[in-house]
Amino acid sequence: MEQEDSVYYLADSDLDLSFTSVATTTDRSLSARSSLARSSLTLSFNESRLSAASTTATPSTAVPNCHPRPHRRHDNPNWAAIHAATTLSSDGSLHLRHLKLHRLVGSGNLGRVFLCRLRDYDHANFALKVVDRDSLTSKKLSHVQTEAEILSSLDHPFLPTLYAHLEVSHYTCLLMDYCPNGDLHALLRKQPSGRLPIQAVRFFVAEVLLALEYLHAQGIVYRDLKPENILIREDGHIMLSDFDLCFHSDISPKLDSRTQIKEGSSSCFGDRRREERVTEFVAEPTTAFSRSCVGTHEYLAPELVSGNGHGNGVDWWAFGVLIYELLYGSTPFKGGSKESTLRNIASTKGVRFPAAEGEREEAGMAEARDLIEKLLVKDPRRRLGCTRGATDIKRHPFFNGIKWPLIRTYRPPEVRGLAVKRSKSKAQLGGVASPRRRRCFWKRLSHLTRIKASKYSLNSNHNYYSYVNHKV
Ligand SMILES: Nc1ncnc2c1ncn2[C@@H]1O[C@H](COP(=O)(O)OP(=O)(O)OP(=O)(O)O)[C@@H](O)[C@H]1O
Repeated sequence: MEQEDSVYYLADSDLDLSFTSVATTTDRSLSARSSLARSSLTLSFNESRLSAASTTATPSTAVPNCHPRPHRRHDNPNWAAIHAATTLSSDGSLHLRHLKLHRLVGSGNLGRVFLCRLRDYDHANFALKVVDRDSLTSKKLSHVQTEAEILSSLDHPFLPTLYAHLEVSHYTCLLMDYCPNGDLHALLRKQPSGRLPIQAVRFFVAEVLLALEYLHAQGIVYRDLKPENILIREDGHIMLSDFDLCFHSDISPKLDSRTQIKEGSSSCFGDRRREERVTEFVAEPTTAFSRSCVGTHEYLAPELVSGNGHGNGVDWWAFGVLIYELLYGSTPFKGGSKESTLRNIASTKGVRFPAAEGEREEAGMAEARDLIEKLLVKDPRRRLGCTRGATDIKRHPFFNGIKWPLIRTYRPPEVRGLAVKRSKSKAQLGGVASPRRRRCFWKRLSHLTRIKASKYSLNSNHNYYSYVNHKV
C-alpha cells in the first residue's frame, strides 16, 4: 500500500508541477521499460492509412470525456467509482482534480504512465497515461491520436477500457485499467530457465489470440505484438496495451461453411466418423494495406522488412514469434545485430528450433512447433490466419481442449514471479453455494429490500442511488 504522503493531488492549474514531481520520485517499483525491453521503430513510407482513425480535433482546454458503456460487465468497480465521482461533479464530468497520482509505473516513447486513484474513492486503481504534446513531433502526435481513438473504441476483457480522455493544457491524459503484475517480458526474465511452461504459454497466447481476433474484427491491425506489450492484470489475465502503431482498414465480415470430420466411438461396424457442415463467423481485414515500416525488429514480418506493403498477416507472424519466444526464451530470427536479425527474417531460411533438452520433452511441444511453423511462413498468402483469421488458429491442435467462451473464467497458471489475486471466480462460474452462504444471501437480500425504499424517498438524485444500490 502506498503512503498517503506520496500521493499527488491534481489541479488543472499546477499540472506541470504535479506530473514533474511524481515523475522525478525514484520509486523502487518503477517498471519503466528496462534496458532489455525492445523498443518499437517507426519508419514511414506512407502515412495515409496510418491515421485513418485520427481525424478529431484536439481541444486545447479541458475536455473531459468519459465513455460509460452500458453493456460492460456490471461488476467492474472502476465504472462504479467513475460513476460516483462524475455524479457528484458539478458538470457531471470527470476532471483531473478528481484524480490523485500515486506513483510513476512506467514510461515509453510517447509518455509516462502513473498509478492513480479517484480522490474520493480509494478502492479502484487506474493507470493514467500522460502525454506532453509539446514535447512530441507531429508524427508522434498522430500516434497519440491513433491510440486515443482506438482505445475509445475497445470493449473486450483482454484489452484496456478507456474510462476517460482528458485534454488539459498541453497534456493528453488517458485513464485506463491498471495492471499491477507487469508484462510478459518481465515475467519471462523472472523464470530461471528464461522460458515459460507450456501450459502457461497456452493460456497467455490463447488470450492474446482472442484480443487480436477482436481487433481484427474491428479492422484494426495491431502491428506491435511482443511480450513487453502484454500486461498482466491483478487477476492474472492479460491486457494488450500500446495501440499507437495500429492502423485501421475496411472489414467485410462473412459466414463461412466448412466440412468437419466428427470422430465417434468405434464399434464392430468400423469407425463412426461422420462429416458435419459447420458455419463459422470470419471477420478478418484481408484487404488491409500499409507501407509504413513499424514494429519491433525481432517481431517484424518479412513483408514489413521488404517494405513492399503489408496487411493483417503481420500480426499472425508476430503471434508465431511470440509463442516461440515464450517457449524458448529468445526470438527465432535473432542475429548478432539488428541488421542481421532483419536479414534472417527476410531470407528464405525457415524457422529452426533448439534441440529438446533431456529425454522427454513437455507434452504439447510438437503441436506448438507445428503451429509456430504454420504462422512463421514467409509468404503471407500461405500463412495460417491470413485468410480466415483467428478462426483457423483456434482450431489448431495446440489449443485442443480450450473452451474459448469460458477462458475469462479460467484460473491463470501458477508461474514463478506472478502474484495473482484470486477472485470469487467460483461464484461467478455458478459454483454451488453452501447452505450457510445461501442463508447469508437471503438475509442480505431482505435487508436490501427494506432499505431500498427509504433511500429512494430520501433523495431524488436517481443516478447516485443506482450507484449506491449497485455497490451494496
Ligand atoms: N495500464 C497499465 N498498467 C500498468 N502499467 C502500465 C500500463 N500501461 C503502461 N504501463 C507501463 O508503462 C510503460 C509505458 O507505457 P506505454 O508502452 O503505453 O507507453 P508508450 O509511450 O506508448 O511506449 P512505447 O515506447 O512502447 O510506445 C509500459 O512499459 C508499462 O510498464
